[in-house]
Amino acid sequence: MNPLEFKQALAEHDIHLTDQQMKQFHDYYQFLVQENQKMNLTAITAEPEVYLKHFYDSLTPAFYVPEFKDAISICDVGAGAGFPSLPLKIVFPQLQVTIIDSLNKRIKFLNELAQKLDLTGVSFIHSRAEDFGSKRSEHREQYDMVLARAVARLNVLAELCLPLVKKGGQFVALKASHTEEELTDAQYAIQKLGGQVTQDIAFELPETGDQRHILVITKKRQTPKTYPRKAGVPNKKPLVDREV
Ligand SMILES: C[S@@+](CC[C@H](N)C(=O)[O-])C[C@H]1O[C@@H](n2cnc3c(N)ncnc32)[C@H](O)[C@@H]1O
Repeated sequence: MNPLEFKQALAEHDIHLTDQQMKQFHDYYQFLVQENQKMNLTAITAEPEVYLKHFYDSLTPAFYVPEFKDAISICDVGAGAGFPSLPLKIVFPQLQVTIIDSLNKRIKFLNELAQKLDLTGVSFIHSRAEDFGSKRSEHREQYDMVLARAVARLNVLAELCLPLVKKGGQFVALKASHTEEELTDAQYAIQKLGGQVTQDIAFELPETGDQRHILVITKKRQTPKTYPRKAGVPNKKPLVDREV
């Protein structure tokens, strides 16, 4: 998918990019491949692949998750090179975005990238998500929507992300492969953390037909203060891989 095809594909979802937004994606791509030579940011570097598998893929919650249009504050857990939150921020500049990653060099890259692209209203946090959402954290239960793409299995992700979601908000997991087994493994954790799976959206990427899933977990109740556990603390009552 070249940049023009990207623009046309978004128009099919009623998203009409301005020249300035097209330039922001162009500059994003250039800076990503440049910095990727110095640090490990992505295995995908060819321009058409980056536009399809990073940029377009990151925007899919805006196409398929109805609650996305009402979200004001979003948090991206384990953003890596900025996916999915920075493509979303370019397209929806009014979003308040918080990005968390446990690797400082990626946070530094993202900070520089945001300056290059003139993005405002983005906070970059170098932290492990389990500390960021800990029981004394001011960030707990603060976000309309928490997103994560390619970070961990769903049972682990639920424990990292659900404490950050406001009651009534959503945790959105972007997954490549089939999620039925993952979902079964994660049901106990999701329920314990105050969530409920409200949508399991399956679709294919254009051109390649690659399978994608978006799981939407709505926060129905507050997460108990006991979650998430501190990193490294042995699980007395594991949520992970526990039978439902
Ligand atoms: C495979 S990369 C995926 C990056 C990006 N979301 C994407 O889709 O391309 C996973 C990222 O999650 C970060 N990460 C892993 N565990 C984390 C945790 N517990 N808290 C915060 N970041 C974490 C890693 O540093 C890495 O940048």
